[in-house]
Amino acid sequence: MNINPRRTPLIAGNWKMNLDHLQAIAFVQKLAWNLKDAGHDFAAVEVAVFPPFTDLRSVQTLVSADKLPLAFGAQDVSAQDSGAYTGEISGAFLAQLECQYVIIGHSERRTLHNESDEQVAAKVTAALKHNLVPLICVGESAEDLAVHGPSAVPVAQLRAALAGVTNAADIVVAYEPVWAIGSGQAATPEQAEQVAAALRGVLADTLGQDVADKTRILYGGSVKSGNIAAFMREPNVDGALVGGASLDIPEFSSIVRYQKHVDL
Ligand SMILES: O=C(CO)COP(=O)(O)O
Repeated sequence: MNINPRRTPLIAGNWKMNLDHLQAIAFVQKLAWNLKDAGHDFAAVEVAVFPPFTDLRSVQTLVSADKLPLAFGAQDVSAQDSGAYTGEISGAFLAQLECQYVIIGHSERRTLHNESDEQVAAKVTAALKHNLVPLICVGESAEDLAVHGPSAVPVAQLRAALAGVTNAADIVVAYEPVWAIGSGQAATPEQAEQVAAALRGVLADTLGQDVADKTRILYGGSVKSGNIAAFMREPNVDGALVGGASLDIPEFSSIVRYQKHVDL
């Protein structure tokens, strides 16, 4: 079992465009109860949810009022702080809603909204400016995989995303091969480990060995309760960024409690 005292495992649920603010309240309450009833140690494995923007205030109010041991964050952030940017969401506003994390550079932003490496880098800088932990997503397409192998594109994407970062207080990286997202065809743990190790090398080159050693690198792309334990056995994989399965409370709870699947 991969237990690195400097890197608390993180299981994150990216809800994407699902659950309105009322559904979010019920979901978060049930998820917290489910995990508490199962005796989950939230200090041993951190749990974070990433609702749509419209749900964040409701999630914040519930988490705060009930002192739920769940982290939460947004699925994107503007590179700007304020002004004439219709539809954008400022990192300052997310910080006011007590968001701890923000997903940046998800492949659905890169492909569906033509988000460039430069835009991703600017968003990372904005997140850090507002004391949000950027969860930087990188991953190759099926074409990239065929031509360049698994690591080349994620490594280049992470290097570009960190262009404006000097001494990151805390970042998280998520390796999400585009071809594995929503396909039911996850990467192998060996591939995830290969790429995660290469990404940790980029962190060491760019931000120093200390940051590299403490930065959590997640795998995402068709993570399920049946495959999470194998990913978590890999030394450079520190958690998962879960999409579809994060919307099913028993399934997501089982993913969070992956250690029960593993012979410690
Ligand atoms: O995009 C993802 C998480 O950000 C992964 O989605 P799936 O878990 O549905 O493949």
